[in-house]
Amino acid sequence: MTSIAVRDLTKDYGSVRAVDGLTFTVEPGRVTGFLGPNGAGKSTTMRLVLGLDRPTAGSASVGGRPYAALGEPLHHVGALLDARAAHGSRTARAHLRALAATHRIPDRRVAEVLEQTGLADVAGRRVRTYSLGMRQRLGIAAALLGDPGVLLLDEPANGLDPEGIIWIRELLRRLAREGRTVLVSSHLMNETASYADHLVVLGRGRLLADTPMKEFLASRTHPRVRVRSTDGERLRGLLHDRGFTTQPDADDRLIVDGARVEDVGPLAAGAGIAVLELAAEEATLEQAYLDLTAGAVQFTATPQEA
Ligand SMILES: Nc1ncnc2c1ncn2[C@@H]1O[C@H](COP(=O)(O)OP(=O)(O)OP(=O)(O)O)[C@@H](O)[C@H]1O
Repeated sequence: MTSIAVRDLTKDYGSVRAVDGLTFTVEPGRVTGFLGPNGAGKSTTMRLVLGLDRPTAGSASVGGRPYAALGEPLHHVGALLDARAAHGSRTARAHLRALAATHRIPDRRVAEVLEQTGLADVAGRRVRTYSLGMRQRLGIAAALLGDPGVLLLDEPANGLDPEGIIWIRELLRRLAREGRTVLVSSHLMNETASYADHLVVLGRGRLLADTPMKEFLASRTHPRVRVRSTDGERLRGLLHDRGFTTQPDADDRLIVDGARVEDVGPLAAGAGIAVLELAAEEATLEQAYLDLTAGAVQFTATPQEA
């Protein structure tokens, strides 16, 4: 199957180094989440892979060939970069038919992707009357049109309603299950956690991580448990004696840092304290991501005095 290979890729815009010596491979059969702070170089990398910009140095290829060398590229690579790209005065159906005609794709396929993206009922409307979420769906329809083995989607959930967010999550997972190569950039950490198997993280144009999601979470977060008992004060003292730090939450529970449920349950039982609730706190992608990118954030808001 087809993978995306980025090798020593660098892109300068004047004095701005948008991408800085990047090397990574996006493998088929899984969804790769493409993360990084604003301005980290994600869109630039995607544009370089798609041959929309020329690298200053290095290379990007799809299935071992540069994008420009792929005959009828829509059959190989589907991309959503900017949902505003469609011509506003055309209907969605006409837009997709025009794209399809360049690749000898039958109108039947246009009808299929309109159905698949939930646009069938509004396909006769001019694109300029579309909402952001509808345009986004149209961009995804265009990406799927040629039934490509590789998909690059820049923030596909942008503007989608809750039903649309569930739909895109399931679509991405299915595309990966079918053996396709799926690279998806996003700033939505909960969303990315729900579909990505693998992560590539950029900061200031450089590669910060290229790792399976599970390993990323395990290496960047530490265990925490939440416990509610009949004698919170005494349990707290016992936990402190064992070297754990605790903080109370708003509902009379203790949050115990660095502890597993196996540390807390037996300790409470041994002291005769009844445990009313005991649960491991799930490590979140947001925590792990913020921890990794803390030094690579370029644009930080300054809190204003009220
Ligand atoms: N056409 C261009 N001309 C000049 N500078 C550019 C151009 N495109 C991107 N840049 C700069 O390159 C850097 C990387 O931008 P890019 O859009 O790739 O980041 P990103 O990770 O996609 O960010 P975001 O999450 O905000 O979409 C930024 O500093 C940006 O200002």
